Amino acid sequence: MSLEKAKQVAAYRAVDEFVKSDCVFGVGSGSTVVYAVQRLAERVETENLKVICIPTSFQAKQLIIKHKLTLGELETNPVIDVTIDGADEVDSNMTLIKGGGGCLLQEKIVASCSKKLVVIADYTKDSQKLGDRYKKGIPIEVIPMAYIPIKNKIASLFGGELKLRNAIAKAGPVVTDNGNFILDWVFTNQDLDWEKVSSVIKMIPGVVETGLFVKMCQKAYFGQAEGTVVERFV
Ligand SMILES: O=C(CO)[C@H](O)[C@H](O)COP(=O)(O)O
Repeated sequence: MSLEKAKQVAAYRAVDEFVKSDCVFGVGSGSTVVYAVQRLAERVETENLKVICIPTSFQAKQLIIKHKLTLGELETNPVIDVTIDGADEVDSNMTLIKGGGGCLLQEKIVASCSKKLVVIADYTKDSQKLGDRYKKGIPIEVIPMAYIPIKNKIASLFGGELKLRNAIAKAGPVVTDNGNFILDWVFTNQDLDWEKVSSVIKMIPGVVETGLFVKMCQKAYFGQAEGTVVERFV
């Protein structure tokens, strides 16, 4: 079974277990979420569910529009019942690395407004300690003018290496949906207190958000190679 199938089974299971009629639903970003929105659209059609969808990125908004789902926003729906989102890595404490797709800021805002954050992922994202599986580092969204001082400060505080994320089909850096840059922090110490680290990094002027999601996620679904789904919860 392919990795895509593993993403799909996790996404379908999460949507089937968490989405109910008359709910406000946070739509995460990334390739696994595509399957969640597909499943949601099927259920809205067949079961006539009433669901308002709050996007976490430009991509999520486009998915909502494409599937003719009801688009909402935090101004009118500041409380979300459940958000289903992908992750780059989930450790044994349910601490997440997010932002591999560059959408961490809006993802964290929407997650923080959600009664529940549910992660959907394939088996390659399931790890004991952050850094065991995901080697690209922790994404940190920063104001462009400050990227060099921020890079130097994080390296001197916690070690490791920070790389400005470069675009693929554009010369120069990735620019986020919010007009910022992303530094990917390849850390060397896997035993850091991630809650503390995230707060310290956020205090550096120019840092907008970190891709560390600590004590935010209640449940994770990992699609397996053979088509089953492993669940983890707190
Ligand atoms: O955090 C994210 C985007 O900012 C994604 O949820 C994360 O990168 C996982 O994506 P995928 O489902 O494509 O593996």
